[in-house]
Amino acid sequence: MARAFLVVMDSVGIGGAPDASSFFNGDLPDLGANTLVHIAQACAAGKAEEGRSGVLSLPNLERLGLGAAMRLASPIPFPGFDMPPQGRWGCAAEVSRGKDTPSGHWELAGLPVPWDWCFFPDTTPSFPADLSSYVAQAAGVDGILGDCHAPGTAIIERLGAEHMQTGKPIVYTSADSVMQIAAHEESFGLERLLDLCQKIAPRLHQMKVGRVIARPFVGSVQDGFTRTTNRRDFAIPLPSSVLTNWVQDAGGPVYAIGKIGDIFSMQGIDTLQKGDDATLMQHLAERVANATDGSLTFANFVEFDSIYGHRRDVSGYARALEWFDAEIGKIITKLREGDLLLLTADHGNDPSWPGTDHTREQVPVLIAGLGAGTVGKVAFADVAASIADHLGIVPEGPGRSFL
Ligand SMILES: O=P(O)(O)O[C@H]1O[C@H](CO)[C@@H](O)[C@H]1O
Ligand SMILES: [Mn+2]
Ligand SMILES: [Mn+2]
Repeated sequence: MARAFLVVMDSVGIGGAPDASSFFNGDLPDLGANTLVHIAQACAAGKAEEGRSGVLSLPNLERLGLGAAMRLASPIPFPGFDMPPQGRWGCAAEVSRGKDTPSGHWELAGLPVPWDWCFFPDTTPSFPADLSSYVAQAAGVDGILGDCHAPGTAIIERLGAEHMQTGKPIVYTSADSVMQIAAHEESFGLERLLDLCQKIAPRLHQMKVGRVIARPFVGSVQDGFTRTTNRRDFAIPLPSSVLTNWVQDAGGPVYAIGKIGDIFSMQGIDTLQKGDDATLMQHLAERVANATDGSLTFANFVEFDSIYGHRRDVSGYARALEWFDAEIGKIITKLREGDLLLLTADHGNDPSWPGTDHTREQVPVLIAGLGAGTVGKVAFADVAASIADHLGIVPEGPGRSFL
C-alpha cells in the first residue's frame, strides 16, 4: 500500500511566473522576482554571511532535482546546483488570482480559487469606515489603530505604546487578502484577541477577504515589543472538497502538520500538530515512522516566509534552507517502499526584492520515491491529482496526474 507526504516549503519560489507582472510589491511588479535564485546568487557573492557562509548548499534538494527545476522555471543564471537529478523534478505555476498562502495551498490541494479576493488598498485609511467601526465595536472600544498596509513587526513598534494606553487594537493589512489584528497578550488579552478575530471573521469572509489573522505580542515600550507564537489564522471556508477530503473519503487518515489546519479550516483533517519549524520537522519524522497505509501527511514549514522572507533577511533565509535541507535529507532516508514525498511551495517571498510582500513565482516540484526524471512544467492542481493517483484515489477538480 502507498503513503503520501506533501511538504510545503512556505514561500520557496523559483521565479518565472508567467503572470508576475500583474502582481506587485508597492508599485513594483513582481516580474524578475526569484526567491531561490536570488538567495543562491547572494550566497555565491558572499552577501549572505550572517550565521552561515559561502555558496548555498542544499545537497539533498539538489539531488532530487532542485537546480534543474530552478533552470526550467526561469532563465536567470546562477552558479552551482548542477548535480544530476536522482528524483522526479519540475516546476509549477499557479492560476489563482492571489499570491498568498490559502490561494497557493488550496490550488496545490486541487482547488484553484474560484473568485477574486478582496484586497484592501494601500492607502490610509485602508479599510472602509463601516468595517473599521464594526471591528472597534466588536472589540468594545471606540476606534482602531493602524488602518493601513504595514509590516507586522514595524507596526507594533510604532503603535504598541498607543495600543496599550488606549486599548484600541492595531488593525492592518498587506498585498494579501487579509485583515491582521495585533494586540498585547496581557494588556488586551490573548483570549480576547482570538475571540475578536473569530467574531469578525464571517463578515470579512463574506467580503471575500481570505483571512483574519490574530497577531498577539508581548513586551513594553522600554524593552520593545515581540510577536508570540500564538498567532491564529481564521481562513475563509473552502467552497468545495479538496485533496484532504478525497483521502478521507477513501478511508485514509490525513495528518496535518503546522499551518495546514488553519489554511483548510480543519477540512478533511484527522490530526493536527503545531509548533516551530524544528518541532514540525520532528512531527514529520514521526509521521514517516508511523503513518498508516493510504494516509496523507500534509505539512507546511512557515518560517522561510514569516521569519525571513517578509523581513527581507537573505542570510536568515539561506540558513533556514540549509537547515531544512539537512533535516529533510534524514527524513528521505527513512522513506519506505510505496512512499511518495513531494516537496513544493505556495508562492515566493524573495528576500532581495523591494517591499515586504510575497512575490508571484513558480514553485519547485521535487519528488522522492518515484525514481528519476522530469515532470516538466505543471499546474499547482496537478500536485493534488498526482498524490491522489499515488494513493489510488480518483481526483476531482482540474488537476492532471503527472505520475
Ligand atoms: O508583516 P506580517 O505581519 O508578518 O504579515 C505577513 O503575514 C501575512 C500572512 O502571511 C501576510 O499577509 C504578510 O503581510
Ligand atoms: Mn505562504
Ligand atoms: Mn507570508
